[in-house]
Amino acid sequence: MPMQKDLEELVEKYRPLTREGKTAGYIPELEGMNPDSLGITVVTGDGQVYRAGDCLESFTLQSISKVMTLILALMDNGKEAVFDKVGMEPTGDPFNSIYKLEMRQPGKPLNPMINAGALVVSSLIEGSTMDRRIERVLELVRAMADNPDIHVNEKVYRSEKDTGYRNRSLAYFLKEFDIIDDVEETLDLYFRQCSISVKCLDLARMGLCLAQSGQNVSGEQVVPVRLARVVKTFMVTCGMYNASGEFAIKAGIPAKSGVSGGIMASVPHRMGIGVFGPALDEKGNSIAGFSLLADLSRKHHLSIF
Ligand SMILES: NC(=O)CC[C@H](N)C(=O)O
Repeated sequence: MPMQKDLEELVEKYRPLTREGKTAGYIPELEGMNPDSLGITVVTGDGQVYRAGDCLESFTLQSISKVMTLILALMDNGKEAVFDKVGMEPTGDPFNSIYKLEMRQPGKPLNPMINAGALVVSSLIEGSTMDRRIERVLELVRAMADNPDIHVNEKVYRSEKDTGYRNRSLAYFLKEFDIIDDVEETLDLYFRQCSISVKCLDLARMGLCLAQSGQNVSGEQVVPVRLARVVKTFMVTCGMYNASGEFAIKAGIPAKSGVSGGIMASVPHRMGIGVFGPALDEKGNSIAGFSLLADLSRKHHLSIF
């Protein structure tokens, strides 16, 4: 089946679905994105690139950054120290829920893909200054995407820093339980990592890097093999928030979404996929991106199951 033609048809098929979603209203800079946008880029292991729709637009990583910070935290501290502070289980709750923290079930965030868990992970990233710490996250993102021109979008960062009330509450809960230490610094790093600006091609290449067990498109081993496996597993169980089970059944591809409407998908040994569609469903996933990926997976037999 010709990939290029399929991608073009799928973008046209699912673009009307964008009208049933909404951009992320709680971050002012994201609310203003064009809700009709929908784009996709696929990069295969043998170097083919296919694109369709609005794939040249820039957008921020948001929760997709949780994958990269988890890799770094594991590289810096090892599995035991990281998973002593954050669990490995899906929650079934929204990504920004405070409920299980308040109920102290089990007293530490359930996994690194929800906001509470990602805050813990960010607090574990090493570096003598804030600039050095965010630079290390950027270096990993650039290496995985093989693109040295990736930067933080300062406007989105400011916007989220000024309004991130829920994240601030989560961070103070974690501080009360001694799971993180410096609240404001942790939040600052978290808001910056969420504001890293990319395009669909970058997401596709990062997805391919994980699909190739940590090797980027230039063949460099930029993520240790065992950590590529760990994060792909989290992408399956928790990558699409509390729709991860449904996505596993409908698409069956390790994937991570963000509230900017990006989805990074990784088809082991075959391809990386980057999707952008900022109109979100009620769980915070790109409404059209979700269905488009499920359809593409059916057509091209991409499910890992
Ligand atoms: N799901 C997301 O993409 C959430 C990221 C966003 N920056 C937040 O913390 O709310």
